[in-house]
Amino acid sequence: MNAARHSAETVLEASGVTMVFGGLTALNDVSLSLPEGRIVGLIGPNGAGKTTFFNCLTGLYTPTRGAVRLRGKELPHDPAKVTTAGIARTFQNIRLFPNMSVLENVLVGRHIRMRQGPLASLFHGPGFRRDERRAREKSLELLEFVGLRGVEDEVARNLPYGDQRRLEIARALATEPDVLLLDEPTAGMNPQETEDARQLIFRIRETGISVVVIEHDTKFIFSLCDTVSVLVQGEVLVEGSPDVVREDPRVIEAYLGKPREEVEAEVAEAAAHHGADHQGPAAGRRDDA
Ligand SMILES: Nc1ncnc2c1ncn2[C@@H]1O[C@H](COP(=O)(O)OP(=O)(O)OP(=O)(O)O)[C@@H](O)[C@H]1O
Repeated sequence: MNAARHSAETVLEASGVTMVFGGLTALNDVSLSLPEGRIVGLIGPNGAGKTTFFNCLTGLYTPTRGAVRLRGKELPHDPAKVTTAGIARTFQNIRLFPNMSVLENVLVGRHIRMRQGPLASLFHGPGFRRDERRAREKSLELLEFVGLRGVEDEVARNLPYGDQRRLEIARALATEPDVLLLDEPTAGMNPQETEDARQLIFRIRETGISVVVIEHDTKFIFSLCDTVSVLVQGEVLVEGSPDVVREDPRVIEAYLGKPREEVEAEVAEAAAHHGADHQGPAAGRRDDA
């Protein structure tokens, strides 16, 4: 993994990313800047364009307009080359090799950093064996790091759901990224697993890796991220520190589909009714008694 570096430098920069599918503009002029060693959150309602944005960052989609740069260098529209350049990701729907062992899943990620070419592996020369041994050691270290040491020989599909998510992170880390993109890393997790995931992401940042996280769980995002961008209908609505974003009335409106004042009035009204309801049945029961 990378040593921690100066935190002010921008490591990943997306500028003016627009993605049009047929008649649908999924992203419109979206820009995002990820400073080195920071965690940036990307939130927004369903269909806002979050995963499409990740797909543009990782070369899976070629944006209709705009560019993505890693340390100032424009990234190719080729997922394998983007991974080699230093961006790793996990997916909303876990994409492990279910019938391979836990260790083998991590080794797959490690493969892109192995120096020996296919001929060496054919002849299993000393260079190949040395590389294999290092890859195995490194993968076991990563399993230790994510808290999965001891289950390396299990078949991946037999792991509990939360552990499968951690394994996906270990595989992504095996590619030695500068930037890690996590698409809903806590989906389906219980509160303890969610807290463990939060701590794991903090530890990943401590190693110098910069992180972008998509999540629906805003409580998780606000307690994790250095800055948060809110995407609504393919556009960045608000960006800033968690405190600023959390309090922005436009964010509340975007999430609940109504102005903040209306939401507050409804909450007050519901509370008043709740009080009245409490009195009603209780009085009724007294009458019945
Ligand atoms: N390959 C595609 N072809 C056509 N439309 C697409 C494609 N991928 C995404 N879209 C559309 O783009 C819009 C944004 O979808 P996207 O999955 O990026 O949203 P999201 O914010 O990740 O949503 P969710 O939170 O539900 O995962 C949606 O209207 C979706 O239907």
